[in-house]
Amino acid sequence: MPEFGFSSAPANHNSQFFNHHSTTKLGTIRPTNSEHKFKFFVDKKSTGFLCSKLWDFNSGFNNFQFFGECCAIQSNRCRPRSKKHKVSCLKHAKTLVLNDYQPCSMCSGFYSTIQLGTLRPRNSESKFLSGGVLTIPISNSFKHGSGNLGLCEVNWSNKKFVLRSKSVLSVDKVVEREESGGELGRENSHDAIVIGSGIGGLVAATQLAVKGARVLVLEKYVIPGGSSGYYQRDGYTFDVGSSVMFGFSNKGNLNLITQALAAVGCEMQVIPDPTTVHFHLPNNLSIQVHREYSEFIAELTNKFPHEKEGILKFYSECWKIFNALNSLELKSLEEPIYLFGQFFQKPLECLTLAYYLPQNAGDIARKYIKDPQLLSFIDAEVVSTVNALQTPMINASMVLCDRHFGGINYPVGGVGGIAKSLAKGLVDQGSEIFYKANVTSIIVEQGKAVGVRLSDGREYFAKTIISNATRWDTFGKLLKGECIPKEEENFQKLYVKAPSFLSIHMGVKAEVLPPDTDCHHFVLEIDWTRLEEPYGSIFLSIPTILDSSLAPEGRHILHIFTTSSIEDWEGLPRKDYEAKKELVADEIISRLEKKLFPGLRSSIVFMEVGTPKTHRRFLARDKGTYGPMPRSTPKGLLGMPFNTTAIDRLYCVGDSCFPGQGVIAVAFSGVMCAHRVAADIGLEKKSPILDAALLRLLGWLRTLA
Ligand SMILES: NC(=O)c1ccc[n+]([C@@H]2O[C@H](COP(=O)([O-])OP(=O)(O)OC[C@H]3O[C@@H](n4cnc5c(N)ncnc54)[C@H](O)[C@@H]3O)[C@@H](O)[C@H]2O)c1
Ligand SMILES: CC(C)=CCC/C(C)=C/C=C/C(C)=C/C=C/C(C)=C/C=C/C=C(C)/C=C/C=C(C)/C=C/C=C(\C)CCC=C(C)C
Repeated sequence: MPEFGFSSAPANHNSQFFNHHSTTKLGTIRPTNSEHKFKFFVDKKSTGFLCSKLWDFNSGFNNFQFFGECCAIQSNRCRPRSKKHKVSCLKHAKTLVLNDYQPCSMCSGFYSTIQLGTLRPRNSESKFLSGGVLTIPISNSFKHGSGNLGLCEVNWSNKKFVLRSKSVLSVDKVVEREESGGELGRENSHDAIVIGSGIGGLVAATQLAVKGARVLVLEKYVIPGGSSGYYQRDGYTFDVGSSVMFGFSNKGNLNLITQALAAVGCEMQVIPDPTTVHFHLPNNLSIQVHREYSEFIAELTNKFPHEKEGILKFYSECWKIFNALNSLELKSLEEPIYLFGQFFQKPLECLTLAYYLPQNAGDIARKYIKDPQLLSFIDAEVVSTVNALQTPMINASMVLCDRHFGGINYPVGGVGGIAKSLAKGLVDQGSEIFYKANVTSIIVEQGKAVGVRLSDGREYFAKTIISNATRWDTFGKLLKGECIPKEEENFQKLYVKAPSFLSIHMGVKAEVLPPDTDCHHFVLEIDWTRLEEPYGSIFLSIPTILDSSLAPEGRHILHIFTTSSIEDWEGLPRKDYEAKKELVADEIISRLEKKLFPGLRSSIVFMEVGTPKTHRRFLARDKGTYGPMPRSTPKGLLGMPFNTTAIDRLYCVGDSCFPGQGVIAVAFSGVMCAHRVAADIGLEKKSPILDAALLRLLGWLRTLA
């Protein structure tokens, strides 16, 4: 047995690595200036092992450059330090295998290949996106062992070499290294595999883990979060998507984000937003949704005095639903012991919810309100991709009341911290998350989902499989060779993919924002008919109003998005695609300049435009869709599927499940999913007879939608 030893060195101490032939020094782990950064030096003088001189995990396992001659891999925010460091990037190469790697004489014989996995060059020769699997064939003498490398933990065996961050906040990734695409045997299988680490997937995973399940989350990208992830550029921390956080207070039962974090021992500092959204609407109508309900109602009735009574009645009805929801313990509506228990304990509240389940907000608003402009405002207010007539009343009530009950709160450090904390919490519970793990198929045997296969050939098996990919991706792409079940056909009849969106992330000079600018804005300045049209409504968040640490000093972040369809962007030659991005962004900037911030254009110091193609690629969502939207007028939430599917042991979670789009909504779907799965694998009470009856009843109810 070779002799191994890593001193479990804290940051700034040396870590040593020994084998029986000689001593190989793995060098010093030096965290650089933030928790996210550290350097890992490997001493070239050693007799073997890695001949990489430097790994710099600056922005995750994101950006690699390879320096052939000096045997070093360096990620330095994609910027070569000098010309000699620059390597030409294999454009569009799917896998970058550094076969031309020149091992130094000390290293030869130990390995000849370093594979950086799926590397895709970004937009310049010196940039790569994402490292993926780093395969380092290991000398035969290295059989088994483990150790600590400062912020890293290393485990190796014959087949596997795993470098894993000890803290998700330090390094946002787990890198699997295998000699030959090894397979985790079925005897090692998990209780659940979760495909995708969006908030839906992470909440399902963490809730299961705290119930005692062993969970493996497989994420295609290099960090967790999906639409609720983040990225960093030039000193800015940008939220990928979500910036308006519902369910993040310390009050009541509906603060599902707070509860999900607390379940795994995490708490995030939040900053209360005094104005949820500032609406800038046609006819110069400007409405601020104040955190205080009474202030909001005063503002609205001031603008629409003739509708005072209707306003009070409509919002009171929303509160009735919100209060009923808030009184329940939220778990799986597909689990009869819980559901009947709630009916028994809170009959009035449950009947209230059952009554509103098939209703839409627009119809109820029209019972009380006649002014078309006010009705259009309510359409905009429900912040979904459709108008209030197509928005379930239960969902609208959540959005319209939680903003006053718990308020909208922004997490210090950015929205990405939520997913990072959940992922850390998951690992702390003894479960696992692998990044750059692209699931390409769900393995079904005798009608049961039993495992998944990754694009690199690895296979993992578990008692249950939970897909956080959209239902279109799950049933259209991941279940190969399976007929689409009738239930899914029905779902696709009732719901279509909402368009995707165009996003602009900007850094601007702080002076351009007038004092007292609000954090979130909705802009539809000219024509109400453009509300649901592509590029019609503009959503704008300025998170640096609340948390200035997200941008360099004297700068603000503007995160702008508007709906856009992928069809608009497909088939364009690169040059035209880039030109179109510029054109569309330019038009949006002009609108914002005119309406809100004169001089905006000249104050821009950083700008990146994402299109539906960007969202398809990074979020792995079919057509980059924002989520499901009803094909016509739905019967409230009646047609929305829950978490079980027609395939035994396969569950779905996320926004194509009940109750739909929205971060808090997918968090609820995660809670429900974890409860149903836990019952099915024996971690919660279950009654097979009642299960069968309830699932049949729910299936029948969906046919009425
Ligand atoms: N409030 C806002 O401003 C805002 C903005 C954007 C999105 N959102 C919300 O976020 C919600 C989405 O959350 P979600 O949890 O449903 O999903 P998600 O899309 O955020 O996350 C899904 C995750 O699964 C991963 N994935 C997909 N296919 C995979 C595969 N085959 N293998 C491995 N990983 C795979 C993706 O990379 C992604 O990380 C949307 O409903 C939307 O409403 C909100
Ligand atoms: C089952 C049967 C038969 C019966 C029974 C009865 C009962 C008991 C029932 C119950 C129910 C329940 C519990 C339900 C629940 C629900 C929930 C929780 C829901 C939630 C929802 C939420 C939502 C929807 C949310 C959403 C959100 C959103 C969408 C957001 C968005 C945002 C945005 C767009 C942003 C904006 C921005 C700017 C402006 C800048």
